[in-house]
This record gives sequence, C-alpha cells and structure tokens, in this order.
Amino acid sequence: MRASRDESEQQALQLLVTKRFGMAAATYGLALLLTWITVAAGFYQAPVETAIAGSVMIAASQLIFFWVFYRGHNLRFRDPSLTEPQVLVALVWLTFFLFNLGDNRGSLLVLYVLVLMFAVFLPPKNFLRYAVLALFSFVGMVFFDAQMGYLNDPQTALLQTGVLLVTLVWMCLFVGYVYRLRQRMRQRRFALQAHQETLRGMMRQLEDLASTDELTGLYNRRHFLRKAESELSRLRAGHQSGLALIDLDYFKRINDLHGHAVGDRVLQTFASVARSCLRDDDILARYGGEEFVLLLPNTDAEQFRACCERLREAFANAQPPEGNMQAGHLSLSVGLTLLHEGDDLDESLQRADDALYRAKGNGRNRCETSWAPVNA
Ligand SMILES: Nc1nc2c(ncn2[C@@H]2O[C@H](COP(=O)(O)OP(=O)(O)OP(=O)(O)O)[C@@H](O)[C@H]2O)c(=O)[nH]1
Repeated sequence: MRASRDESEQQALQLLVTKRFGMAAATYGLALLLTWITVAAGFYQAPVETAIAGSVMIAASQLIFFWVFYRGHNLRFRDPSLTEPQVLVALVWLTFFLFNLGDNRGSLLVLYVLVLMFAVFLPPKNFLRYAVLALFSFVGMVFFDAQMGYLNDPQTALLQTGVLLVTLVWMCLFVGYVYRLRQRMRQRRFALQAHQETLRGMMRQLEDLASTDELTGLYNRRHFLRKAESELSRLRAGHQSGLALIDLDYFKRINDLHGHAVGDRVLQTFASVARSCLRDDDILARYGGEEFVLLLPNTDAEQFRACCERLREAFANAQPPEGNMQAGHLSLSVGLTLLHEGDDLDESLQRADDALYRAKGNGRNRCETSWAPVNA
C-alpha cells in the first residue's frame, strides 16, 4: 500500500520534472532559431560551420538530458529536475552564442535573464553562483574583445555590463524574496499538517468516547447495535453467529449489601473476565445496568454454548472485588440464540431475552437457549 503510494508519488514527480525539461528544450529550440536568424541576417560573426557545430552540440546536450530523464536516472539526485546542471549548460551555450555575435551581442543580453528564470526556485546562495557566472561570462567576452582589439564601442559595452549587473542584482533580491515566501508556506503547511493530526487524534478519542461504556471500557449499547446490524447484513446462507444476553445475578443484593462502589467493581470484574475468555473478533457490550450482550461471529450452537458456559464458570470463579464477599456470590445467567441470514436484530434480541428469562426462572447461574428455526 505504502509502496504503491511512493511509486505513484514518484511518477507524478517524474511527470512534473519531465514537463519542466520539455519547457527548457523548447526554449533551446527558440534559441537555435534565433541563432540561425542572426546567421541569415549577417549578425553572426563566426564562420557558418561554427553555427552548425554549435547547433549540433546543443542538440546533443539536450538529447543526453532527455536520455537521463527518460531512463529516470535524474531521480537518483537530490534535485530530480537537475536545475543546476541544466542552467550551467545553458549559460555555457549562451556565452558561446553571444561570443560569436561580437558587438551585436548587447541586444541579446536578455537571454541571460531567460536562462536564469529557470533557476529562480533555487536557494538564493546557489542562484547567486549562476548570476555571478553570467556576469563574468559577459565581462570576460568584453575583455577578450578589448584585448584582441575587436571592441569598437567600449562605452556601449560598459552600459550593457551595467544593465546586466543591475538586472542580475534585482533577480538575486527577487529570488531571496521567493525563497523566504516558500519557506513560510512550507512552515504553514507543516503547522497545518500538525493541526490536522491533532484533530484526527481528537476525532479518534471522540469516537472511542461515543462507542465505549465509561465504567467497564466495553462497547456501549448504541455501538453494539450498529456493529450487530452490520454483522447481520454480512451473514451469508449456511453461516450463523451467536447472540447472547448476559445478566449478573442478584446484583441489587450486591449493591445493597456492599455498596454501589463495590457493585461497580463487580461490573468491571465481569468485563475483565469476559475479555480474557473471548477472542478479539467477538463483540461484547454493556447493554445497560448489569446486563451485557455478546455477539460471536461465525459459530454454531455447540461452540457458542460452550463459550458462554466457559464465561459463566470463569465469572463464578472470579476473585470478588470486596474482602467480605464470599466465593459463590458472583454468578450470571445467559440467554442464547443464533443469528441467520435475513434475521431481524430486534426479534433475535427478544429471543435471547426469552431464554435469559428462563435462565433466571430456572434458578440462575445457568445458560438457556432459544434457537430460532432456520426457515421460520
Ligand atoms: N453499582 C451499580 N449498580 C447498577 C448499575 N446499573 C444498574 N445497577 C443496579 O443493578 C441492579 C439491578 O437489579 P435487578 O434488575 O433487580 O436485578 P438483580 O438484582 O440482578 O436480579 P436478577 O437479575 O433477577 O438476578 C439495580 O439495583 C440497579 O440500581 C451500575 O452502573 N452500578
């Protein structure tokens, strides 16, 4: 379950980063178009073979990136979108392109901004690295031209460098702002997740409170009825479940003789004895007062009766919670019935109640049955 969620999360991530790569590749396509426009218009100052070689190498570098994304190798890296390597490669190719434009490169300076736009979500420190690289690449070209005597208009070159510097400084500030904004959003998301977790915990507590009897820790009547209805609706032909009403004997006398608090502890004793006799799937609830109800899924008359007898004996042999209560003071009576497919729960409870009435009438401390005819 967890593995398949991880897998689908990874697929969604891969789709996202591949889309981003697609955008970068499309931008390269436009850049190549621009290169060939400059060649056709006579702005490109290197031989046309250089433009061909550059175009082939750019296409090759993008094919390599495509292969990395296609095979999913990018997922091994901390940043699976490979932003930094892509920006680095783009800056190298852009510098190569602008270098061959000579004095005409100034009008295409904006391409540095275009490349760095892909890096705006990097941490500011990393972005600064690429901004500095962009500036040094441009200044390097201007110096090279100056050294070689190709620089015809130094003032314009100085102005272009200034414009690039100001633009890059502004972008660095912008990236810092975006970074802080994202940090704050992340913190809010974590806080929201923590709140959601607390709310879920409180909901679970409320559900427990709403379904549990406070004194005994067993299910309460309402929760039992809900569970029993759903158990009944799942019953298939040929299968049956056991339903029993359990009533502690002479409980009023215990209360009268030993006090209400001891009576409460007797109810708790019953709950803990019953828990140790029953399986996790069995549904036991406090039906009201000193009466309990038990549902045993998937059983038959013999097994069910044996289970209730075991419970009756275990309670009769339980240690009384009060010192001056003697052994034999604790006992219970049980009325048993079976649930079949299509049975009505109220009618089944009535059947169990009839059997319980008989158990009381026959002297208590016993189990009586009232099996319903299967096709009644
Ligand atoms: N201590 C305590 N007593 C309770 C609680 N709920 C109900 N009772 C008492 O349980 C007693 C039930 O008495 P009866 O219904 O006469 O039943 P009984 O004395 O057990 O007699 P039989 O069922 O006929 O054996 C009453 O006195 C109730 O006050 C409870 O939560 N704590």
